[in-house]
Amino acid sequence: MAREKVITSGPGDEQKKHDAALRPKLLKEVIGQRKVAERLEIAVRASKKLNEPLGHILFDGPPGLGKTTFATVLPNELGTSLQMTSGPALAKPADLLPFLTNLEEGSVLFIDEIHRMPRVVEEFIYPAMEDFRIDIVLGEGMSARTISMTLKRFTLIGATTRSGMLSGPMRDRFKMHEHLEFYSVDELATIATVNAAKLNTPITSQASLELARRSRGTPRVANSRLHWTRSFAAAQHDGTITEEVARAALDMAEVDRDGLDKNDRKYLETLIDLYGGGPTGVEALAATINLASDTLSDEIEPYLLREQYITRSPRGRVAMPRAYSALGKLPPVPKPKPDDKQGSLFE
Ligand SMILES: Nc1ncnc2c1ncn2[C@@H]1O[C@H](COP(=O)(O)OP(=O)(O)OP(=O)(O)O)[C@@H](O)[C@H]1O
Ligand SMILES: [Mg+2]
Repeated sequence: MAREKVITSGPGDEQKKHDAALRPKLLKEVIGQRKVAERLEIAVRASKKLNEPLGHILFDGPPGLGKTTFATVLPNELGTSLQMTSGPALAKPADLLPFLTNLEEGSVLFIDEIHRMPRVVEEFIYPAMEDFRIDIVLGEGMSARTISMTLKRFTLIGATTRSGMLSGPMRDRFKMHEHLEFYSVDELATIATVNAAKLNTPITSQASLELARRSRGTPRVANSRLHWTRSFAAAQHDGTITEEVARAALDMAEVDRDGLDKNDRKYLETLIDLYGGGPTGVEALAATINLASDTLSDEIEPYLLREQYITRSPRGRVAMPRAYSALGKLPPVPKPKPDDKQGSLFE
């Protein structure tokens, strides 16, 4: 039986409500990702001036960095409608038909987790992306015939946490590829301040910075830390989020001073204590922690890699000195290996 996918920073039902309430509506409200936003602004302006639909766009990057946000902002900017679906919901070509036939001229079709779309659906969508047409096969065997149907000119927006899993032909059919990066502390602090105002919650600038430092470079994490801190401030204090309140709230949520949460620490502890700091494969780690390996590689590892808690080698994941100090441990003294042809620095 497949192991249940535990989402650490991904959206649950409650989180989805929060996401929707706090999601920027226009490009100018999007904080950070300036280069991406500027390129999109130009593409939108061109599309309006040339009276052509926006070229297909692929967004990739770890969860919670704003892929869905950009996909929902663009139709607002273009003044067109948006339809949303996701790769796993499209089991067969017929599942795409209602979306394709509902298209309006210039409207946006957003396919989330597009890397999980089956190959038959992918092949079905190619002519739709290239020539705004689909080929439908009617009948079977000798009497089968293909009819071609013309579609309204539309924009496909795809989002993926795994652009490497997308086939080459699919990737090539997107005109723009935008990779979303982790956010700086200052950008996350702005997000915390803006969203606290949306939630009618007073927050000090020091508190916003504290939340930002402890949000794994991720707006969705910043939002959920803000929600928790807001509840904590209302229940235990007078409702204002000060730096002290933010610290106490995050300590209580077991988010450490670097922003690592329980799953991050579990990961690092397992890698260090059980596997001697690695190298070890992600499957082995996943089995020991009892999380799906996708959860590890999509949600936990990108931040740990970016912040150099771990590194990837051909033989697996390796703990870096920062991982040891995060857990209050001393890194091992490197020992020369007998088969180490390059010799040791200590010889
Ligand atoms: N650039 C941004 N400025 C302000 N808020 C943002 C930004 N990016 C994301 N957010 C906030 O973070 C939340 C999560 O972002 P979003 O749902 O777009 O992430 P995602 O990349 O689609 O994640 P997933 O891979 O899990 O689908 C949004 O609801 C929004 O409130
Ligand atoms: Mg999303």
